[in-house]
Amino acid sequence: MAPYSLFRSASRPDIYICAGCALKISGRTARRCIGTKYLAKVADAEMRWQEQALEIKQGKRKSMLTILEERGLVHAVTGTRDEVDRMMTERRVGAYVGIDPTASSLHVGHLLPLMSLFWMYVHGYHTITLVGGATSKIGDPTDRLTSRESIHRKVRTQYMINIHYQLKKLWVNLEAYALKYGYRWEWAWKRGLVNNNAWMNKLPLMEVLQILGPGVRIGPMLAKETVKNKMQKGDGMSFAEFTYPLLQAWDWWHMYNTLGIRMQIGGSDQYGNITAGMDAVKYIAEHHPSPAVPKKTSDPPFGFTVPLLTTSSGAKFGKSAGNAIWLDSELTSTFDLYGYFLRTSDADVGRYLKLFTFIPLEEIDKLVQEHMQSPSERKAQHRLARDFVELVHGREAAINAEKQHQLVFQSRSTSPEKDEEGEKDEGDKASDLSGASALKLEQVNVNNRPKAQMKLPRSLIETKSIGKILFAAGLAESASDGHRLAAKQAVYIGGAPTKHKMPMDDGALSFARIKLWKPEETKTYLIDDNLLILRRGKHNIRVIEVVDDEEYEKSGLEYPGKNHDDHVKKIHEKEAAKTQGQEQLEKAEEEDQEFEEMDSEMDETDLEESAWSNRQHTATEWLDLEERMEKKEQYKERRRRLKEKGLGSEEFEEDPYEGVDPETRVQMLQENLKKELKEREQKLAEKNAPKPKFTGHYKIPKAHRIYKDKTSSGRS
Ligand SMILES: Nc1ncnc2c1ncn2[C@@H]1O[C@H](COP(=O)(O)OP(=O)(O)OP(=O)(O)O)[C@@H](O)[C@H]1O
Ligand SMILES: N[C@@H](Cc1ccc(O)cc1)C(=O)O
Repeated sequence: MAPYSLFRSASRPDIYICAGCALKISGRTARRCIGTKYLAKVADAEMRWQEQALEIKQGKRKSMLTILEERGLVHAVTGTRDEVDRMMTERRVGAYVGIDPTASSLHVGHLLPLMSLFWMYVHGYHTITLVGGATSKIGDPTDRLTSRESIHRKVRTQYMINIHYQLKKLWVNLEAYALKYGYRWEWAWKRGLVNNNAWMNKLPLMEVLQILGPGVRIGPMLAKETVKNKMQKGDGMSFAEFTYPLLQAWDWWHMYNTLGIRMQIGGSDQYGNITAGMDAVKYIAEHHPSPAVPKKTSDPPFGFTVPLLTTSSGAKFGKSAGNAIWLDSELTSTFDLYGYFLRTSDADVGRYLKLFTFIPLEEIDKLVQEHMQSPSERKAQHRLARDFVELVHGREAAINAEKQHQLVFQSRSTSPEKDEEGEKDEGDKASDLSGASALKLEQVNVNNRPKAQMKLPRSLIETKSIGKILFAAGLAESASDGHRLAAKQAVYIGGAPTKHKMPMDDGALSFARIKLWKPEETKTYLIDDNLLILRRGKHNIRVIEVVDDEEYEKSGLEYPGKNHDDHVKKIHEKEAAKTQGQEQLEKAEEEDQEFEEMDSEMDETDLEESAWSNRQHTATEWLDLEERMEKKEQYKERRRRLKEKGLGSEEFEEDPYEGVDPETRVQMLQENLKKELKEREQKLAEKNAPKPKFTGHYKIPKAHRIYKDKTSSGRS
């Protein structure tokens, strides 16, 4: 019972007031109160339960066990059926389902024991889902020939968190889903989520050996099929694996004792563990050394198993079998989950509707009848898929998944396309979507178009081969397999490119066969420039949102072949950098040489001749010089940048005109030249050398010849 907190009275410190019923309680030791309101509610709920039990006994109502049996959820009960029926009818018993977090997600198979628990919850029972944080460290050896591979602690924690939150989500969705079928939450319904780490991690071995140990007989344990098979046909059995059923039994005992959990539900493979647990609980209850624990089990533990969900070949659907359909939308998209149920065979659809939905039996019968009249519509399968996705991922996700499927698989009436290479998906074989492959979609727009189910980077779609894209989309086993499929035209692409190879708009969507085309062809099929639809077979569809490379990188997503692409990209980048660097270096060296030549030409210029040229040079010539200075400036800048990158090596001389604009620089240069000229003239005068007479036949220095060519006036 849930006790209420007490508040100390403001006026009387020795009096406490109950937060639940406002009862005044005196005494310093009082800290909690089971309020009268609460007690009244309990009594009321109990009275209603007894009334209900009477109605069941009188045949006016179906018992819980009958409801579960009618839905096909009971495979085997412990003890006799009637005894279990009576216990479930007379008492609002507590029941639990345990799941070991040995994978990152729940799968469709888990829904079977969980559905039984959900049914019990909406009928007022106390229900617990247990995450086997502790038991997963050992791993249940049931029905296995080889031991489970040990999972790294970090990974196991991740799995545990995922499963915990998935179960939470399931419980929340369940309440909304149940309400749709008229099961409104009542105060007495109770649900809980526990983790056996909570009690196992601090459990002393001595306590288990002392309390449970004497009651466990080795003989029957060794005689168990799982133990015999693993020892004789498998890889042997460790002590830890051998004790697994005892750990599971301890869970039950712990919850029996603390939460009043009398029932355990599991898949049919769990029958042995459940009966071993029952024996253990009974034994401990009767022999527990503590006087606080009841010496007799007036409320004996019991349980039942649900049928195993199997593949058409009879293999259990699950983690170990490697064929799981996950409840995590990252692993199995809502679209694919819907698709999985949509492909349910006609023979199974009625059974699955009973197992996985809350749809009333009469309605299921009607649905199945309607389906039989027009099987191609797959009305029953759509309803099954929709309800399942709604329960697992919520109503909105179910509506979207349904809409996407209707869009993609709408007009099934046109002539069937020959399936490529005669290949069909697993699900295709089971289903009868005959003639469903023309897949013509009309008036798809941004609002009603299928939601993107995966993301791929733009550079991949726009520059890589179609084989690589098919591989990246998970439609081919490798890039070369993708090429092979494209060469055979065995895969499809949504839409058709516009005439001018511009991205198409999303006005209409149909499927075209992919050919072994050039990389740039693929982008012409982009819808609204960011959506690409690829299909292999009837059902293996990929709705790809094309995102910018940067966004893709940031998202941390991966696609098959990405590592290889990244590797190649890095090599290319390195090579490009090298080539670019080399080119720049070579160019710089060339320019370097050119400037050296120019500089030396300039140096060669005799100042005396400059004296003449100073007089003779036209403005145009100076502009030419300005151009050359500018070029030199650019060259120096480039060298500086290269040097920063570690490519250049030589130091530059300090530029006396650093930071000066070209025009001023030219003026300064002119002045300097004039100054130098004057100095030189002075020097010459000092030498008393006779002044050279201008004869008109002066040799034009090399550096100045270029001016001549460029000037109209020339120097003649
Ligand atoms: N395909 C299935 N059909 C019915 N019940 C299932 C199915 N798969 C799992 N269960 C049940 O779900 C509960 C939790 O199973 P758990 O995750 O611990 O193991 P598992 O999925 O069977 O994994 P593994 O395949 O690794 O043994 C068990 O009661 C188990 O019997
Ligand atoms: N042994 C169960 C999981 C489980 C774990 C702990 C329990 O208390 C109950 C069930 C399985 O592997 O399917």
